[in-house]
Amino acid sequence: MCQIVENSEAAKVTQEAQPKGAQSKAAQPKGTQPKATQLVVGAVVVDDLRQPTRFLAAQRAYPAQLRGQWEFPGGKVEPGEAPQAALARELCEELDIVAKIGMEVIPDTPLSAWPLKPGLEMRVWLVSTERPEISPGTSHMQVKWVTPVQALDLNWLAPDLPIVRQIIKLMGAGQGKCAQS
Ligand SMILES: Nc1nc2c([nH]c(=O)n2[C@H]2C[C@H](O)[C@@H](COP(=O)(O)OP(=O)(O)OP(=O)(O)O)O2)c(=O)[nH]1
Repeated sequence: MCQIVENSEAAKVTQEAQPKGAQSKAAQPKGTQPKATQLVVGAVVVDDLRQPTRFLAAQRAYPAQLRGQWEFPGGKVEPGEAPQAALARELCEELDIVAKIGMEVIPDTPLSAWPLKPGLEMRVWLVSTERPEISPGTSHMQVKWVTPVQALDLNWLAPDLPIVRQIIKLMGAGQGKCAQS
């Protein structure tokens, strides 16, 4: 059973990030306000936070239309939940790992999150874990450590492709378009 570890830097960002990304549960009369964007958080679990050479790709088990495609482990932020807390929770639930959260991987565009589809966007962080042997659990058919070249051979969820390219750029350059947590 994993547990959630928060370092002070992560906690700092968590506090800052909450108003930006988390959904508000404030009751609003139906039809009077635009629908809030649902935030998804994803993890690029890397072999080394400072000098990543490989990262973890996860093959979705469900729903049927997404089954077999590759993604970053993670999931939806719950109402009132801080994004990084949500990420740690999802990694604990899905992969039974304790996450050490590093830099955020952000788009080159002015967008603050990666668009997935209308009403859905994702924030992504580099993450490390003490335990490299990671089992897929029930959310994923399999997980595997990939180099940038190997990552390009996988059938990723379409919205993830720009994120994969950004990570590959980051790995190639030894630094990238990241925001310090
Ligand atoms: N986790 C994850 N979801 C992604 C990625 N790329 C992408 O388009 N998505 C989409 C798929 C889903 O429509 C949505 C995330 O849903 P999810 O099923 O992972 O969320 P969850 O674990 O909280 O599950 P649930 O409570 O809705 O069942 O975002 C990705 O890399 N990781």
